[in-house]
Amino acid sequence: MSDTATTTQTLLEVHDVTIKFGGITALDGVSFDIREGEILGLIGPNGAGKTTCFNVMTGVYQPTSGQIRFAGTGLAKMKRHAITRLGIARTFQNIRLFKSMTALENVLVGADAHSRVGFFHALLRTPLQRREEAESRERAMELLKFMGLARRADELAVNLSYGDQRRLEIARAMATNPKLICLDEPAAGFNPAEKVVLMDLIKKVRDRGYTVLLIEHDMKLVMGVTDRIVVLEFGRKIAEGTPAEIRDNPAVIAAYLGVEEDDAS
Ligand SMILES: Nc1ncnc2c1ncn2[C@@H]1O[C@H](COP(=O)(O)OP(=O)(O)OP(=O)(O)O)[C@@H](O)[C@H]1O
Repeated sequence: MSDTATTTQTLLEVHDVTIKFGGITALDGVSFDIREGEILGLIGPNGAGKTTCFNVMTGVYQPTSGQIRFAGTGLAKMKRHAITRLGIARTFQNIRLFKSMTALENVLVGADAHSRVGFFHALLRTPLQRREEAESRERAMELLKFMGLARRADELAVNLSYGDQRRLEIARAMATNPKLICLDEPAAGFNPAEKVVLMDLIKKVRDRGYTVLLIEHDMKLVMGVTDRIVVLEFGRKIAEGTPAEIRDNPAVIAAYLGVEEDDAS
């Protein structure tokens, strides 16, 4: 746990957010902050509202009521692309890559999401644009290297292993140059050894200056990698605190850890 997490500024503020889908209240008056430079875990049983939380933060859904502020800016009615440009990136529970593009091209598309103008000017292929393109490629290659994918740069995404595809998604999210990266179960389907490696990588992502919001089901991993944890159950926040506080919280144990006590130790 880093001391800085308690002293740094709020990057994202979720304030009293409720979202209803017909008769279902997926989020019910949820409030929490994400502080700059921390890794915040978002946990809870299946259907608790974790992915919905990502979706309202990234403009996929508008909250029925409540507000979300990012770096001082309200996100109400803001489109997905605008939110990406503001500095929030995400990965998805189900991998969403451009399968027929190479790993490098997938990362370049991520970078493009941040610079639309650059894309159109690139069509003109002026010397300046060629230089910018070279710089983009260099940065994309650096991100692939960071994620351990440099040797896969020219392979089609569809031909990458499952684990490499998951890592490529994170590289693509980083390419949008975000302040906040939201990872939706990035270790889903990984074996225990792969999970440990990925969690180390997520710490390194934070050490590069990104703030990280992490949905992860494996309690042991969440406890090991996060600074703080927010727990949802049936759309409500039932607890918030350090991993140690969450581990000992009776409501959390009843809702979630009780069934996975072995995993939680
Ligand atoms: N677009 C939608 N339309 C209707 N109901 C939805 C929609 N999106 C989410 N829900 C409902 O909202 C609730 C919260 O779902 P959500 O996917 O956010 O949970 P979760 O905590 O991410 O679950 P899991 O761990 O299984 O991924 C569930 O009851 C779900 O069925």
